[in-house]
Amino acid sequence: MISNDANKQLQRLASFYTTYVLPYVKRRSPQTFIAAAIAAFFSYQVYNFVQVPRKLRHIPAVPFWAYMKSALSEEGIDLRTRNIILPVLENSPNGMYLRPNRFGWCVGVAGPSAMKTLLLRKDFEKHRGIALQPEALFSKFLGTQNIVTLNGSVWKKHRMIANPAFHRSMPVKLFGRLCEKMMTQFEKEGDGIDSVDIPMFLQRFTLDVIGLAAFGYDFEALGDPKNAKVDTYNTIMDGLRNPIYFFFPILEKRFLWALPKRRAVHNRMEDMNQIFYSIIENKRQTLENMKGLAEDAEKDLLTLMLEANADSKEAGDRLSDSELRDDLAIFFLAGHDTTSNALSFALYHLAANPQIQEKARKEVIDILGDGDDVVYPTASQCSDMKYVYMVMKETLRLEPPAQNTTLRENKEDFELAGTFIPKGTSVSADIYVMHHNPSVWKDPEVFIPERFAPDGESESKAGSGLSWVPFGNGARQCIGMNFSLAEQKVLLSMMLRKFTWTLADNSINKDGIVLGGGTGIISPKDLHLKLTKRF
Ligand code: HEM
Repeated sequence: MISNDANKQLQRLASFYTTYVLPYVKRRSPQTFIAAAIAAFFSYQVYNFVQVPRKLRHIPAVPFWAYMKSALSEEGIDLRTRNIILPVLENSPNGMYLRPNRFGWCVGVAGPSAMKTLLLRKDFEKHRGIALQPEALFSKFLGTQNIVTLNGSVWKKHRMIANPAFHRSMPVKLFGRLCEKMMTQFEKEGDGIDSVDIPMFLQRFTLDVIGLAAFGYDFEALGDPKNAKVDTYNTIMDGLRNPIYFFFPILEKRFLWALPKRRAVHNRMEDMNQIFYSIIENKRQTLENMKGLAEDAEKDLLTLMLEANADSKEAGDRLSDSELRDDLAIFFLAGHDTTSNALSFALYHLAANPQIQEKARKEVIDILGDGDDVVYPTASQCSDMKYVYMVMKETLRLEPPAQNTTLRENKEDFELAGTFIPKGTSVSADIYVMHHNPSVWKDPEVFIPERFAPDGESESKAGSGLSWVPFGNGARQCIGMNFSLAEQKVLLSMMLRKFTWTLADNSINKDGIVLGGGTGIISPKDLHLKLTKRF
């Protein structure tokens, strides 16, 4: 049975075809007939895509066309949330709603209690999406055997091998060295420190960090941003951000032959794979030559993973080269854009709130001392930066770089915070939406680091579920969280010690941060800052 509404639409579609399309194509050539058949096929696909499945109609849904128009345009998730999603959430007592996704309609979770159940219980597994769409650029880049999308014992194997690498002391010296390099670069490029293109520099900084700290591989993005390695990487990243292919993977599956620009991006995957496999091979060689000579603290993540791999007693517990390659791709994707955007947003909020910037600077100077020398903070000094950490947490609340987690799927019918979720539904933890949900956070649009002080608003919510999840939570929580937090603390403290800053003259962000479009990762649009040296 289909609903009256859906039935009417179906009848209208059928009558349009019999009245207009069929008589027309009967008078035309076979090519016209084929074109009409393709059009009919697509109309049917669109029809199926637009309709909310009957089994999900008890959950409030966003209006399809308004949502898609926003998602496919340059509009940021802030406008989509405010204008389209939050009005729907007003009719949802537990913060759950429906929105379109590349696999059809999915349940978005934006309430603390449902979030806790979704992320902590084992009833929801990662969606098999990536394995279902091997032709997509996304799947070609990440591979189908990576730590983020796998489930069960195979995921455990990946996590066991990667865990030791992420649970040792963080390479803060390397973060400091690259931050110093970035700060000297400000003066050499563009308009100097009067108008610094912050996201562009931070992208280069975090790419060099992830390359060197994770794999001992130097992209040289800070020194030479136009080199071939950076170009290959950036071409693929730009391709991954295109929302058209995100929502319509069928274009890559069936029509890549007719899309020369997209095909050219796909072809660059060969260069990217060459980079990945040469990283693994070189690392193996170096390990062989250095046997036992390197100190643990000096080792990068890949070295530690290769060692853990070699130490695994059972062959079945080890990762193959192609599994290692897929994890490498994830570390790049998950560890580069996310941290660079988190830092851009933190610098923006400090520019927009000079008193908070001053308070954070005072804390840093109390810990690191003051002067025109360059100081790299140690790990223990980083842990003393309580207020800077509150600034970072509030930034991650307002602009969590990952808008949502990867999709989950329930293997059996399930009741999530009182809402029935039929077996096989796609479910997403909608981090951004929950962090801006006024029934979860008071004055959610206002930047207030004190929310994260002891006894602050955040602590008072502990009993009601999970209301702050920029890194996810539970067994699948971000493995790189501490790595990223240390990287952020080093950069923010070094910037605070060396400069004061405001928004650049004529900034488009004077009335609030403007977000870029696209799906997945949240980024700022055209963020330039005016820096002033303190000495
Ligand atoms: C501000 C920075 C970062 C943010 C906001 C972030 C966010 C997230 C989120 C939300 C998840 C959970 C995904 C899910 O449940 O589906 C996740 C998982 C993951 N992240 Fe991050 N991440 C960041 C930095 C990093 C870094 C630096 C790395 C590695 C170098 C990394 C590697 C991973 C990996 C491997 C997973 C999958 C873990 C698993 O499933 O076992 N992330 N991240």
